[in-house]
Amino acid sequence: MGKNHKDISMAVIRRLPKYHRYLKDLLDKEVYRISSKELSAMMGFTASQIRQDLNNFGGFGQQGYGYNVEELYGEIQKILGLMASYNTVIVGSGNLGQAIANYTNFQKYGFKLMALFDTNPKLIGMKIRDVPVFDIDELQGFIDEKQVDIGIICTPKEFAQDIADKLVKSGVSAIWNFAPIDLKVPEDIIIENVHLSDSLFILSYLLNNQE
Ligand SMILES: NC(=O)c1ccc[n+]([C@@H]2O[C@H](COP(=O)([O-])OP(=O)(O)OC[C@H]3O[C@@H](n4cnc5c(N)ncnc54)[C@H](O)[C@@H]3O)[C@@H](O)[C@H]2O)c1
Repeated sequence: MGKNHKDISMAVIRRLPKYHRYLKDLLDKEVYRISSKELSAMMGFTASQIRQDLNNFGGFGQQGYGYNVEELYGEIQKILGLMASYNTVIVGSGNLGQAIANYTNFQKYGFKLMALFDTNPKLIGMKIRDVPVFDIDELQGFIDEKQVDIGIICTPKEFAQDIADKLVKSGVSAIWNFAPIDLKVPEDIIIENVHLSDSLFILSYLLNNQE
């Protein structure tokens, strides 16, 4: 038996999307069984790390057999909450907001984009992949009516805290924030920041500090 999900460390959880991705690739290639050594060679984690990580999720590994890819993939999907479905909205319908709206893969994992919002009259009334762009003034009523779970912030950083406050007040449970600012939200609101420039600057550091 695996651990209670609440007892699994965040460090392990942060590695799960990578397992999920590799296991999905294996299933697509019709590979149904894999050893921790083979997974290790593919993923760049040590075999012992993989065994430790996956031991959190019950008896999917068997001595001499390896892992049942399908079962493990299913369990990781469950733990990541990817069996559920979520209503989402994007606030800020510029370059990034539209790029996210146009990326159809999120929908496959249950993230349904219900609407985009903006202040720019040129964007309001448009549709991005059949999803309407509404005036920001309609945000609260819309979230309330459609039971939106996740707000995605793609506005310039100056407006991001105000948008976060509005999203929280309207009743979203989680915020996916792309603005380069650390937002303050109540403790019961889940927030995940994607600071693309942080990642780019690490790349720059590594580029400039090569052996
Ligand atoms: N585009 C990228 O690749 C990228 C990369 C890293 C970070 N970001 C961050 O993502 C955010 C969006 O970037 P972008 O390139 O899409 O900018 P953008 O200027 O193309 O789009 C921002 C949109 O937000 C709208 N907006 C402004 N104030 C608003 C408000 N109060 N309510 C609703 N909408 C409002 C604007 O009208 C505009 O359409 C920025 O914070 C940026 O720093 C973007």
